[in-house]
Amino acid sequence: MTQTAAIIGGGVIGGGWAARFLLMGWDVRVFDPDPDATRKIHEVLDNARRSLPGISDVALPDEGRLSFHDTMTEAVEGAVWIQESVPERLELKRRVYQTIQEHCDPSAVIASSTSGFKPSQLQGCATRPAQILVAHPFNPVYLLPLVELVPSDQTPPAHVERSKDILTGIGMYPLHVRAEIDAHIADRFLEAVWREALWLIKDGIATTEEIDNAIRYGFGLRWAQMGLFETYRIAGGEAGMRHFIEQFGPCLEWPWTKLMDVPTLTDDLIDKIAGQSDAQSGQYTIRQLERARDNNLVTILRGLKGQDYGAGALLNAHDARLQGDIRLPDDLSKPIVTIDRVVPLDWTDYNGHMNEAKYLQAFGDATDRLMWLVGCDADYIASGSSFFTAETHIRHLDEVHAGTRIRVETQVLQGTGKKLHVFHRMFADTRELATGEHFLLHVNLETRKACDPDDRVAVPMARVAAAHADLPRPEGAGAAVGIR
Ligand SMILES: NC(=O)C1=CN([C@@H]2O[C@H](COP(=O)(O)OP(=O)(O)OC[C@H]3O[C@@H](n4cnc5c(N)ncnc54)[C@H](O)[C@@H]3O)[C@@H](O)[C@H]2O)C=CC1
Ligand SMILES: C[N+](C)(C)CC(=O)CC(=O)[O-]
Repeated sequence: MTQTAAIIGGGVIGGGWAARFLLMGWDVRVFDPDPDATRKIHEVLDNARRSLPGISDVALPDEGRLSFHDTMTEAVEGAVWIQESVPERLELKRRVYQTIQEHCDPSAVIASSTSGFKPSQLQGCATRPAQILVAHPFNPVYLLPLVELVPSDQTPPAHVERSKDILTGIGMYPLHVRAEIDAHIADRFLEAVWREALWLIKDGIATTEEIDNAIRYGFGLRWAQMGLFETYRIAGGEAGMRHFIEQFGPCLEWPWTKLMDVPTLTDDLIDKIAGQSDAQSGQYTIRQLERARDNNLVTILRGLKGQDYGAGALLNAHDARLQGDIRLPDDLSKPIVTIDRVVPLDWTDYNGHMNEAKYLQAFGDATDRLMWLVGCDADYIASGSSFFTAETHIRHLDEVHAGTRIRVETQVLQGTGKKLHVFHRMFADTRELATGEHFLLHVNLETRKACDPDDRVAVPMARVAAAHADLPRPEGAGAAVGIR
């Protein structure tokens, strides 16, 4: 059954939560008194629809239903997850929980997006304090997996575990912060970096752009994939972390930081920062900057998926959960669906549509899936045999854009002995986009020579080929390149 999330406060962060829940198949109810909230949420949703589904290599669940409500009461009734993202004012948040708890299900999770308050502060005058915890996300919530999950000592462990399960289910990484502190874990770092940056600007050492360059051309790239400690372990050379500390430990005593000394945000300093920021990025609208950010994040995250590392490994695990068991369908009287996914942002090119190289990637992925289905899986390959592609012919029939859901249907034209001849047809709904015809040879991975597969592959491959032999030969099969 579809579950319901209530989003209380639909600004930058509430909008991001609404988009993530919705695109992961939840129904979403929003309450926000701002008359502009509906427009703003739809704009965040547009960004999310264009970026999030393509991160996944499998289709996401069908989008849930989005509704806007005039009262908090109506929004929270029956909701399983209630995410509060109202402005960062303690008395406002506490008032909001009082109204929520009058009307919500006592078993619902009430989670706050607060950047800095501790859960025990939020629980202050609540009717059922144990129900409230912190789930602090990162902007854009629909793309970044991290959510700091902070319970207080009043929060039952079962409530924490259930919250973790729900957040994992919507593709997030719940980082359980075991002891509550102001600003949790990540905002402590951000605050430290922010303070140093303010000093560098105030003292005229660097501009906003130079500071951003110092991050994005260097350590920001390292942090995105290995974080701080794994990075510094490597920086210690073969002797690792101990040598790193030996070498750089003394800096702690040197004047390398002004952290404890906070610069006052005077009008002059604010003008200086805002002026430099305008000079750096004022030629772009916030929506343009959001899109650039999302394109970059999608590209980085998809790269990390390829390495199965850090956030990429998390996304792969989420895909595997969405995918479920991979097995041959019982009904082999029609072509097999080998790909069902959305075209990611980084698959498009200067012509504004899917680049030709990515058709081969999609068809290659479809072939990999077929190989897997007929028994040529990781274990089989590890045992010393696989398939190599010997010939490929792709026909482009219609264009397709980022964000479109595509499906590849695969017909086996021949599957006997060492020969596997497949014909893939790519569709967007009923529109045929491309075909890919591929001839593969089964090989011994030691000799690198063609050989017959053993029964683990030979039997299922022959079964599919026999069933597909009754299908009409697809239009375009065996075609050569020609001008119509
Ligand atoms: N902006 C950021 O980068 C991040 C913010 N947060 C946290 O998320 C929370 C919200 O921050 P933003 O989304 O940035 O603020 P925002 O100002 O963009 O949105 C707040 C929304 O709450 C609405 N609101 C005000 N009173 C309300 C009420 N009584 N009931 C329902 N809605 C109400 C406002 O109309 C507004 O749309 C804060 O606790 C903040 O610390 C967390 C992570 C990052
Ligand atoms: C600036 N901030 C404290 C609101 C930042 C966050 O809370 C997290 C983020 O998205 O950077």
